[in-house]
Amino acid sequence: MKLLVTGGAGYVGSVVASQLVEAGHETVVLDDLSKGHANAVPEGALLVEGSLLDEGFLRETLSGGFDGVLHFAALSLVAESVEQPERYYRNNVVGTLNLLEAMVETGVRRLVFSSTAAVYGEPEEVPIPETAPTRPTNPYGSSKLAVDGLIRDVARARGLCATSLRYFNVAGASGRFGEDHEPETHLIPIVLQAAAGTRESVKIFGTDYPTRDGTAVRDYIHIEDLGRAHLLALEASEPGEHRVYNLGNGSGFSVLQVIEVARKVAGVDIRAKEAPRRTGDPPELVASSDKIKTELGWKPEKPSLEAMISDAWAWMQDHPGGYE
Ligand SMILES: NC(=O)c1ccc[n+]([C@@H]2O[C@H](COP(=O)([O-])OP(=O)(O)OC[C@H]3O[C@@H](n4cnc5c(N)ncnc54)[C@H](O)[C@@H]3O)[C@@H](O)[C@H]2O)c1
Ligand SMILES: O=c1ccn([C@@H]2O[C@H](COP(=O)(O)OP(=O)(O)O[C@H]3O[C@H](CO)[C@@H](O)[C@H](O)[C@H]3O)[C@@H](O)[C@H]2O)c(=O)[nH]1
Repeated sequence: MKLLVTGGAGYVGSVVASQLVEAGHETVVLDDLSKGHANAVPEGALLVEGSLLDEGFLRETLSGGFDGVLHFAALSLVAESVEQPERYYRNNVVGTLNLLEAMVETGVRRLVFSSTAAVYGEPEEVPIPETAPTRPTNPYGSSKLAVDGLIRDVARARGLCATSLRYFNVAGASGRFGEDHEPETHLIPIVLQAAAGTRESVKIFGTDYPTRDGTAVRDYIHIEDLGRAHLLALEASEPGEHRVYNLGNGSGFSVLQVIEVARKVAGVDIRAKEAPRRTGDPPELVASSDKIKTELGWKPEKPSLEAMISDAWAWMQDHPGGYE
């Protein structure tokens, strides 16, 4: 297939773009490089630089006879979304509306979208099924939930074949592709920066949660396992249909457990300091991924937290300056 990967210069998009190239698909990356890195675009994929907010550019890019779009491009920092909600809705919601309109105009039918566990907010039950109530606790999650609804409605009206994948916490690295965010807010890279000595210590946000050790619990999924789900999702849905799948391992690890495993993997001590809870953080987010397992035959091949942290650590050792 000929596929457009929006946000393919970012962490998840670059890994999926490389998996698509490897599977023999003609792959074009669209990215404005606001957060991503030109040299994270895999060999064999073409980079076109521009924004989802530029409608003319989108139409022109999509008019090249594409079979589908994998849509990763978004702003995704929770705290920033609280400070700048307008910017998040514009980039994530208006950007996706532009993309959908350009797809309809140019006859592109298939779409896979990066949704998030953040649409569920504070869950009533864990593991969280797709049928759980959606009550996001921050503008980032609200913008992603709005996009899920937008895609559902446009798919139905225009006969698109669409899937939203709701990722839980993505972790690890894959070959020459890894996580290089500025600023970095994700727990595992922060813990590993503390192990590498590029950060003095890691703050533990909240030690009084109602969890096994008082720290927050998350479901970490290896980026290669997450990536493979996109290739399955691409061909799953029928015209007019919008499918939604959660993607996680189904087991939760606390912040303290992550730090402990990272100490073991890196073989050094990691300084950790207790800090207040981060606003909007739920105590526990663990996925039920039964639906994608049953319907698409997906299953995680690298479920161990140690494997994820080892891969992230190896990537960091090989790329001390990230992609620069
Ligand atoms: N990393 C996670 O743990 C996680 C979890 C749940 C959901 N997600 C979602 O997955 C997707 C990818 O996440 P990531 O961690 O790779 O993020 P990332 O920031 O590394 O990648 C996003 C890419 O999109 C590009 N981009 C942003 N706005 C754009 C625009 N208007 N036009 C063109 N390009 C634009 C950025 O330059 C960047 O390269 C996002 O949609 C995110 O919300 C990520
Ligand atoms: O320096 C840090 C960073 C994080 N945490 C904690 O570690 C956990 C994981 O945090 P983080 O890695 O930032 O991930 P989440 O906040 O769980 O959010 C991620 O996972 C969500 C889905 O679960 C996605 O929607 C988001 O885009 C993605 O950032 C949370 O309890 C944080 O409070 C710390 O204690 N110290």
